[in-house]
Amino acid sequence: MTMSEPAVLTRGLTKIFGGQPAVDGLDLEVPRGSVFALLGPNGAGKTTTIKLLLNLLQPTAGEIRVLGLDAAKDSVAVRRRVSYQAETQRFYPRVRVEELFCLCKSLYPRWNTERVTRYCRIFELPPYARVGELSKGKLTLLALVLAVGPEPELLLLDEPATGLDPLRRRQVLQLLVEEMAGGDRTIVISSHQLQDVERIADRVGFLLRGKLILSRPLEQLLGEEKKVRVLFPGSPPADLPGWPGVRRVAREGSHLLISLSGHLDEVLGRLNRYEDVAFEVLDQTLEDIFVEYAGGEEVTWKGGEND
Ligand SMILES: Nc1ncnc2c1ncn2[C@@H]1O[C@H](COP(=O)(O)OP(=O)(O)OP(=O)(O)O)[C@@H](O)[C@H]1O
Repeated sequence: MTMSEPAVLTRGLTKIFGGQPAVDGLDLEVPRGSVFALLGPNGAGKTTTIKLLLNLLQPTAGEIRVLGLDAAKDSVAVRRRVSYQAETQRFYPRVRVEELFCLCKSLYPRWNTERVTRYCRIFELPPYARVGELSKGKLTLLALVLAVGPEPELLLLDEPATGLDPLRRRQVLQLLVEEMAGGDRTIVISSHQLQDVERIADRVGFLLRGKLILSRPLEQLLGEEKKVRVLFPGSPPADLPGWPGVRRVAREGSHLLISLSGHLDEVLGRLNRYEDVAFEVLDQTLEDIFVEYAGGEEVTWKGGEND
C-alpha cells in the first residue's frame, strides 16, 4: 500500500440484482483525509456501493481498491482498517453496552478505550444498560461508538444520524469530522440530511440510478452551481438551453429560471446584450442542487416557445 493511493478507488464497478444494475460502471475516487458525502435519491445505489467496498457484496464487474488494497483479495486486511456503521443496527438485545465494548476490545488490537469512554460520556450512553433497552437514538450512538473504537483509517457511515435530534446530530457529526477525518483518516458518509452534509463534507458525489453523475469538492460545487432568474421583455433567445454551462431552463411564471453549472460570467455577459432584460443570480444550497440533479419538478423550457 502506498500512502498516496486514494482511500477508495473503483473502476467500472457494477452490481446487477435480478437483471437491474444497482451500481452501474462506477468510477469513484475518494481522496485520503477527506470527508466524502455519497448522495443520491432512494435506491440510487449508495448502500450497495458501501457494501461492495467492504466485500459484503461481490461485484458483477469492475475493480475496487480500498486503502490501496484489493477489496476482494485482501478483504480481511481491509476489514481490520475500515469501520462500517450500517443503516440499521442489529444487536443481541440482552447484551450490556459495556460487554459489547469488552468483546470489541478483545477483537481489535487498536481499540481505543479512552475515546470510547469519552464518547459514551458525551453521548450519555449508559454502560450497564442492556442494548434492548436503548432508545433508537441511543442505538445509533452506540453503533457510532463501536465504529470509531477500532481507530479506523476509513469510516463508512450509512445514514449515521438516524433517530438523533438536531442538536445531537450536529454534535456527533462535528466530533466525528474533527477526530476521525483529516491526515490519514477518511470518512465516507451517505446521508439524506443535506444540511448536515453541507456543514461537514469537503467533497460530494451524486449517484443517480447507480451512476456517478458528479464528484466535486463541495466548495467548488456551491461556487459553480447557480440559478439565474431572467425576465426577457420579448421572446427569449431560442438557443438559450444550448448556452455554455446551461443545464436546464425552466419556466417560473413570466420568468425563466436558468440552472447553471459554471460559466456564470459568460452567461451574464450574453444576457447583458439583450435590451431591458432583468435578471438576478441565485445561490443554491446543497439541497437545491440535489433536487436539481435528482430531477426537479419545474417544467423544462426547450427554447423557441413564445408564450
Ligand atoms: N439484496 C438485494 N437484492 C435485490 N435488489 C437489491 C438488493 N439490495 C439493493 N437492491 C436494489 O438496488 C438498488 C439500489 O439500492 P441501495 O440500497 O443501494 O440504494 P440507496 O441509494 O442506498 O437507497 P436509500 O437512500 O433508499 O437507502 C435498489 O433498486 C434496490 O432495490
